[in-house]
Amino acid sequence: MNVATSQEMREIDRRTIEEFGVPSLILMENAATRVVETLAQRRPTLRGARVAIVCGKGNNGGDGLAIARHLAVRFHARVTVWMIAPDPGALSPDAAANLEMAEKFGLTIHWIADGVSVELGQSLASSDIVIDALLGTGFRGALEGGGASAVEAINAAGSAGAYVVAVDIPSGAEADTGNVNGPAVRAAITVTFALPKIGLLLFPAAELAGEVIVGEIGTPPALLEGVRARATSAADVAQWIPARINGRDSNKGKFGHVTVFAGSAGLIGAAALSAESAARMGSGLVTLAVPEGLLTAAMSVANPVVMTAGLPQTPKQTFSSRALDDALALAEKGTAAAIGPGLGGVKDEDLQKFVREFVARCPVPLVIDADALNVLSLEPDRGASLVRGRKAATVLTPHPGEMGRLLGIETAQVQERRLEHVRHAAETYGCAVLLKGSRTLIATPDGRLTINTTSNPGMATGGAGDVLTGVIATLLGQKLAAGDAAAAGAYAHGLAGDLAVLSLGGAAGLIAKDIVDYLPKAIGKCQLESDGIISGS
Ligand SMILES: NC(=O)C1=CN([C@@H]2O[C@H](COP(=O)(O)OP(=O)(O)OC[C@H]3O[C@@H](n4cnc5c(N)ncnc54)[C@H](O)[C@@H]3O)[C@@H](O)[C@H]2O)[C@H](O)CC1
Ligand SMILES: [K+]
Repeated sequence: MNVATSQEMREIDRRTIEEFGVPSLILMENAATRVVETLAQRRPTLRGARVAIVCGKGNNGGDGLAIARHLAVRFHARVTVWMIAPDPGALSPDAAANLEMAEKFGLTIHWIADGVSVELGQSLASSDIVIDALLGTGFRGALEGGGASAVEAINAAGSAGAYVVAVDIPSGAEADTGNVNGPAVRAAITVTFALPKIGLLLFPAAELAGEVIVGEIGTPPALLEGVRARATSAADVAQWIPARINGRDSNKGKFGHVTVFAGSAGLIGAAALSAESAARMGSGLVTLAVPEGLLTAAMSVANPVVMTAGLPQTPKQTFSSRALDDALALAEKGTAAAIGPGLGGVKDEDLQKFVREFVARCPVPLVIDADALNVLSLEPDRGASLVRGRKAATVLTPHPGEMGRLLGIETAQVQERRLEHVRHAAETYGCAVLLKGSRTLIATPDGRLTINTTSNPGMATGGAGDVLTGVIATLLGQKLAAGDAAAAGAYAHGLAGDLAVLSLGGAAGLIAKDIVDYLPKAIGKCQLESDGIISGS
């Protein structure tokens, strides 16, 4: 599913209006109709209901005024409009046009420029339905003054039982970041137009939006295809994977062969988890390479389907640069590799040398994770040029701390502008970059962005990242493009975690191995959803 930034949406609207001749007032009318239809579906008692509509001075407020008119005309709703604006002169042209219509239809309209209004609070609290048409995609920053008190009144009414509907996006939330920097509306449902705005998929806005409905408003479909961001769907995953693993002439060789370079003393479990997850994700063959002194340990903890190899090690039992030739030869036998989980000892110069050389020369598609990322970020410029120089596809899978080190910034800075930083990293390192989080983001150097909507807080558990590494390596080894492998991998991994939590009946006790075990179910569910046999969650 495509998702839009506010700027892309403005541009799509402009082209709809100028190139396709659809007047902007028609778009607004369609937007209002979609909200009213949704309300009619969700609230069987809409006829005669008490509805308060809070409108701002921009086009979001214009939508609200059009909604007010339709509710009054078609459903005889008892509508009160609250304009949070100084006077009609402050309104956008389309909002002004709708104000004029609303006035001529005899609707009740109150004006509050700023400050707290007792009447507003009372009106909202005694309404069955409250419509938030205060601010839409034009909003940035934090709400203050009259807008902030209006939002507080809407939320108080919502807490008291009113059904709160947000128009396009909950007011106070930023459409491009999902950030909430001050008071923001908590809605039961959000009706957004043409395409979901990126912010609706990102936290905390995603949580405030409630159920998100996308209303078609007459935008030419071709214009909706031109946006840069998307959210992965089950159908995407099903489409990307089965062509490679469900062919009639299936054989082991077709499923790919992943080689995982991982593990150090005390961290052999990370290696075993990555390898097993590659097997569960459908890799035909999996080889786990560990420092040679840990080979026996690896063989005892790894799943028996996993082949193992021991490579020359440093005195601290991490890979030595002497392991390089063997490692490259092993990698070359497979269709994709992964390096990083549990490597340990990032300060060890011999390990650093191994990682740098391996990354530069590994001839097959490669996932770089965890300590391998930390080695690269010891000298970020050198790390970036090593990755950029690679001949085969690459996916980096940093968590926010690792991303900060890769870019030479603080973790908090990463989290404040996740979209921006993941895109920047993809450009800098010239490869697909997956930034982990409650909404994992994937960027590719061509500027495309994917938002992952599966996963749950139970997955914030040791080893979950190692599992993801094995999953993505499998998809790379089945010849998916780097961005698709990362997107499909994040989706399947998150869904496996969701299914595991459902099955366990709670999130707290989820362990990484559960994610591994639910991978087959997750992929199966994607296929069933894609075939229309079951509906999406
Ligand atoms: N295709 C579509 O999606 C359509 C959407 N429509 C609706 O139009 C709005 C966007 O309208 P716009 O006039 O651009 O912006 P807003 O209504 O969100 O108003 C912005 C308003 O707020 C001011 N502002 C910005 N930041 C702040 C702040 N921190 N504090 C206070 N005020 C702020 C800004 O200066 C503007 O005056 C979209 O969401 C849809 O609802 C169309 O109706 C149809 C097509
Ligand atoms: K709104």
